[in-house]
Amino acid sequence: MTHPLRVAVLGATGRMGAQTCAALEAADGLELVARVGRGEDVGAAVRAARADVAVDFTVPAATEANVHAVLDAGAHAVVGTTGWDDDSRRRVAEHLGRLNAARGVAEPDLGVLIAPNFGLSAVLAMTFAARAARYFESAEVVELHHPDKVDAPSGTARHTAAAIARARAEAGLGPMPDATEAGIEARGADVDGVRVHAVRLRGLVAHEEILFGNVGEQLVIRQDSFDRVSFMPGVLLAVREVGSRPGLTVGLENVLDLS
Ligand SMILES: NC(=O)C1=CN([C@@H]2O[C@H](COP(=O)(O)OP(=O)(O)OC[C@H]3O[C@@H](n4cnc5c(N)ncnc54)[C@H](O)[C@@H]3O)[C@@H](O)[C@H]2O)C=CC1
Ligand SMILES: O=C(O)C1=N[C@H](C(=O)O)C[C@H](O)C1
Repeated sequence: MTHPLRVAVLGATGRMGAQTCAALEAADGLELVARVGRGEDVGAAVRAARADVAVDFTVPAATEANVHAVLDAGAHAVVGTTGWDDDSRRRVAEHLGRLNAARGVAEPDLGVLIAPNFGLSAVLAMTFAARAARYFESAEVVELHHPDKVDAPSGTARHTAAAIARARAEAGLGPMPDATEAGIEARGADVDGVRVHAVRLRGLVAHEEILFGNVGEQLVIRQDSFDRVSFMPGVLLAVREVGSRPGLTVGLENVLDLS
C-alpha cells in the first residue's frame, strides 16, 4: 500500500489557502499535515510536519522566500501565488539545480510547479489565445477580479499577454496598430507590448477576456471562475504531479499536455 502524500499549505487562513485545506481533507491519497500562517517559520513548519509537498497561496512579497525555504526543507512546491518574474523564476531554477545535484540516488529530485491559474477554463483560455495570436493584427487582455485582490494586472493576464507576445514574435508580427497620442494611461498596462486592462468590482471572483481583432472581424475568448472551488481540481493535480516533474515547471498547461 502506498502512503498518502503529506501536504502543507502556506497561507492556510487566506481565501485560497482555506479552500485548498478543505480540498486536501476531502481528497484520496493526500494528507493535510500543516496549516502555515503569516509570521511562522515556513522551513521549520514543513520539516516538523515531514511534508512531501507544500502549496503556497500567500502574497507576492513572500512567495519566493517561501519556495526557497520549502526546498531547503526537502519538499516539492506547488505555487499559485502571483508576483513571479524572470529573475525570481531563474533563482528558483538555480536553487533546484544545486539541490538536485547534491541529492542522493535514493531521493527523488525536487520539483516546483508555479501555475498562474489552476482553473481549467483559464488554462484553456490561455492556450487558445496563444494559438490564435498569430492570426490577428490586434490583441488586448481584460482581467476582472474581486476588489480584495492586492496586485494588478493579474498573474493570469501577465501569463496570457506574454504568451500572445511570444506567438506574435515567432510569427514575425510587428507592433499592434494604436494611434493613441494623448491619454496613454487609459490604455492599460503594457505587458511585452500587449495592453492589459484590470477591472476590480465587488461581486466578481476571477475572470478574463482576450480580444483579437482584424479588419472586419473579432474573436473574444472569455473564461469565468465564479467560485474558488474551480481552482481545486488543478491544485490537487499539481500536488499529485509535482513529485514526478523535477526542476521548475511554469503553467498547468504543461501538466495537462496542452503546451
Ligand atoms: N494560481 C491560481 O489559480 C490562483 C492564484 N491566486 C493567488 O493566490 C494568492 C493568494 O490569494 P488569496 O488567497 O485570495 O489571498 P488572501 O489575502 O486571502 O490570502 C493570503 C494569505 O497569506 C497569508 N500570508 C501572508 N504572508 C505570508 C507568509 N509569509 N507566510 C505564510 N502566509 C502568509 C496571509 O495572512 C493570508 O492568510 C494571490 O497571489 C492570488 O493572486 C488566487 C486564486 C487562484
Ligand atoms: O487573486 C485572485 O483572486 C486570483 N489570482 C490569480 C491571478 O492573479 O491571476 C488567479 C486568478 O485570476 C484569481
